[in-house]
Amino acid sequence: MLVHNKWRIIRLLTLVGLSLLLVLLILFIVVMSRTFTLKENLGLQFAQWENTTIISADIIFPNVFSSSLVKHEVVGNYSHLFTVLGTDPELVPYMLLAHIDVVPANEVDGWEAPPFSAKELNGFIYGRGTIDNKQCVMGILQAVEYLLERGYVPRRGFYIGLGHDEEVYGYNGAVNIAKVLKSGGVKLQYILDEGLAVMDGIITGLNGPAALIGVSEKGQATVKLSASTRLGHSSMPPKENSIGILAAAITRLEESPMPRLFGYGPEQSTFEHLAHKFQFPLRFMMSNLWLFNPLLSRVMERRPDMNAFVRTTTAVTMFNSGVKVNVLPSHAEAFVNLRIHPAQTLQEVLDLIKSTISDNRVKLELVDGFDSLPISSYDEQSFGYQIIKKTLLDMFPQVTVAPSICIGNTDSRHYMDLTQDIYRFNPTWLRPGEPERIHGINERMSVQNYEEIVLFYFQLIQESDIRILPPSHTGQHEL
Ligand SMILES: CC/C=C\C/C=C\C/C=C\C/C=C\C/C=C\C/C=C\CCC(=O)N[C@@H](Cc1ccccc1)C(=O)O
Ligand SMILES: [Zn+2]
Ligand SMILES: [Zn+2]
Repeated sequence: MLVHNKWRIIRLLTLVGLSLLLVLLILFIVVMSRTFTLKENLGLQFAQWENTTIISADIIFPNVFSSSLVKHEVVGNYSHLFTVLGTDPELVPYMLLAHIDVVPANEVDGWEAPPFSAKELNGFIYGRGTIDNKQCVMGILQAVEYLLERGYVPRRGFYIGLGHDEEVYGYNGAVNIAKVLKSGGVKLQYILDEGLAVMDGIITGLNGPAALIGVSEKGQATVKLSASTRLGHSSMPPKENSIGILAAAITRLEESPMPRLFGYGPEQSTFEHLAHKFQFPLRFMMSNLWLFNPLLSRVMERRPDMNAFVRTTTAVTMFNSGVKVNVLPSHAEAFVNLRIHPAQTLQEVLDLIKSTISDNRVKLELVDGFDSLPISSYDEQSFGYQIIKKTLLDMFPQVTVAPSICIGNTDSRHYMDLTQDIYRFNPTWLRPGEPERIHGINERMSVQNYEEIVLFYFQLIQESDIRILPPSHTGQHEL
């Protein structure tokens, strides 16, 4: 009996031991498989790092990320807000903006270097975002890094906002950064965001380069057009189907450009500031736009980059329809992106689109839209404008500075409650053929211009420390 019990106990213990071993084995397999997965993931990350050389920002800008003068916050998950303390709390702070996101790029479209390689070719860094808008992201941070490294302590505080979704309207980045500042009761002396640039050889007939500072920006409308017709066999087509109806509507839109409005917005001021740099007879015409507007508009509208200053532009950017070669398309839709001249309102543009299409079968929906932005000050007492102008003239005395209108849209429109003065300008030099690289192929930035951009922000931050502008009679060069 005793022997029998002994064997039962031994059998039971063996069973328990074996079960334990089995559980341990299963645990071991699970842990090891997770470890391998983790290792593989890490391996992948390292491989990506090797290819694209990702280095974290606090390594490149150690002072920015460790200085007691700088507070860094991540906003909306991916955007960045830096608060740089100034020693004089009486001075109203200002803000520098840029964005870290980019539009897509495909090497197969004809890039000379892979669009995400930042490869240097003949003195140019190639890559998507190099002139929209990584040059400003890096330029601003590099300038602050150099200033802190030299022990610089700003008198006037400032903010740096780096949005992550500017190219898709900025609703998570800029909007939330602005909310953070607004909830803290922040008011800003001025904002400098991306925008226009130094035009060198771009404005026909102008002697020397011109730095155009965007004191406003065009409005925008994104309109969805759609048409629906009966689905069916392509062997028995009706006279028209959704594709033809929509295509005809789009043709009407393209063939009826919006009215010429050149001279009825800030462009009047642009040419008043530039007039003395044109040769006769252009100089005379620029100084008398009231008389020569019609003629000048007709010349300017021939070039797409100039046409953008003449009118509300109409661009059909997307068209989708059809599922199979032998099936009649039941639905066609297109997106039209319009950039609204300040002499027109969003509502006027929508009414014009409707009357131009003039077909009730075409449905019109406004996806997003807003009027052109208010005009910021640019007179002799305008702090931000004069600081930007002085910084530019000190660096590039050959440049003529003029107020203008930014033809694209920027994150800065989400900051309108924080300041009256928003300027849209990149210290980027654009020469013939270069505007096409923005959102296009072979976007690039010269190494020399990148150095100038860093220097521009380095100087601008120091210039902004001035308490008040000197009286205007001392002239533009003697702040
Ligand atoms: C009176 C002046 C006469 C002549 C000037 C001649 C030529 C000008 C040539 C080039 C202009 C140079 C630079 C301007 C280019 C781009 C605009 C600047 C910033 C735009 C940034 C941007 O791309 N924003 C997006 C925002 C957006 C995203 C999603 C949907 C809508 C908007 C954009 O505007 O598309
Ligand atoms: Zn941009
Ligand atoms: Zn862009």
